[in-house]
Amino acid sequence: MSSYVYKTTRRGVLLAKTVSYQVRLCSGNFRHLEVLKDENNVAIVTMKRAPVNSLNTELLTEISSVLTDLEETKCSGMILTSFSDKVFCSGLDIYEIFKSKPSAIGTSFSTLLEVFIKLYGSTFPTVAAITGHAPAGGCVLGLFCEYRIMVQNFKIGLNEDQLGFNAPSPIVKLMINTIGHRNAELALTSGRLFTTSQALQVGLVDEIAKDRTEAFEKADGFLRRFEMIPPLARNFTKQSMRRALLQDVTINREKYTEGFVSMISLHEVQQSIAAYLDNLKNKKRNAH
Ligand SMILES: CC/C=C\C/C=C\C/C=C\CC/C=C/CC(=O)SCCNC(=O)CCNC(=O)[C@H](O)C(C)(C)COP(=O)(O)OP(=O)(O)OC[C@H]1O[C@@H](n2cnc3c(N)ncnc32)[C@H](O)[C@@H]1OP(=O)(O)O
Repeated sequence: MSSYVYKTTRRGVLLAKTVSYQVRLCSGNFRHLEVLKDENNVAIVTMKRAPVNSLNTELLTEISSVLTDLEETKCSGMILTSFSDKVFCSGLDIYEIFKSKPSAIGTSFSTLLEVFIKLYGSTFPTVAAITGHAPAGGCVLGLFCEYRIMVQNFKIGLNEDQLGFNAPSPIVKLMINTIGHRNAELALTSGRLFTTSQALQVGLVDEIAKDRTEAFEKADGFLRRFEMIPPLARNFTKQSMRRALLQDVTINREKYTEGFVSMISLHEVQQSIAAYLDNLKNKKRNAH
């Protein structure tokens, strides 16, 4: 069933090794992910698409396939993280949605929705160890998890409006569910990126960590909370709280995909993305 190998070890050791990166613990068929499992069947899924973990269809497909495997192997918890100490995930791969054929944009977005359905609706507890910046789709990926621990002094938020397009309605609902209507409206309309401490204040993240090691310790602490809770009861409660959004996205996946593709393909939006990319390049040039 699994096409890749999990390294089994004590969780403490596993976390320590993962944090220090002295040892490569897992081999497998993934290009952009590393998946480790400990003896308690907790998985650490590390995105490693350098330089900034931008979400192209390939990375999204790999995440989706890991999630299927974790369900099938009755995983007892998952920590989602990044190889980088600077960027958790930079959002959708802008180059993949810029000037691409509508079918390619549609595939990418539809795969993101597939990841949402599997991650947001997973039977096992999920926590994001956000070790760096998490703009746009990076924030979205964190929001799909149940709990977010973020390393200090980075930025997180839904800045889609800055790129010239709006966040689709399920994302708006997810943001409202997380930080409340007022905060969500103010944040989304301005495409606001929050610092780690601002994010904690509004509830966009649940805990702050001083570094990667502490983020992992806290993530582990979150998962340990459920050791004494019957998984079936926990899962029923989780599903009942998430059902409305899950059903909406499952039923309307095609409609949301078509809407996203039409919006991204608009000439004005492509112009905004081009300007945004120029800005990004200028920022980099000026920094050197
Ligand atoms: C309930 C929900 C249900 C259903 C809905 C489901 C889905 C939701 C649908 C939609 C919502 C999600 C949509 C999201 C849209 C997006 O995500 S668009 C992407 C937006 N991303 C950004 O705005 C981030 C842009 N990047 C940055 O700000 C910085 O790069 C970053 C802070 C991440 C890192 O800064 P730094 O370390 O200084 O690195 P550089 O800026 O120098 O970048 C390094 C190279 O990486 C390239 N790059 C950066 N970001 C991206 C990206 N997103 N895609 C592709 N490439 C990227 C950058 O160009 C540099 O490349 P170079 O070295 O110049 O070749």
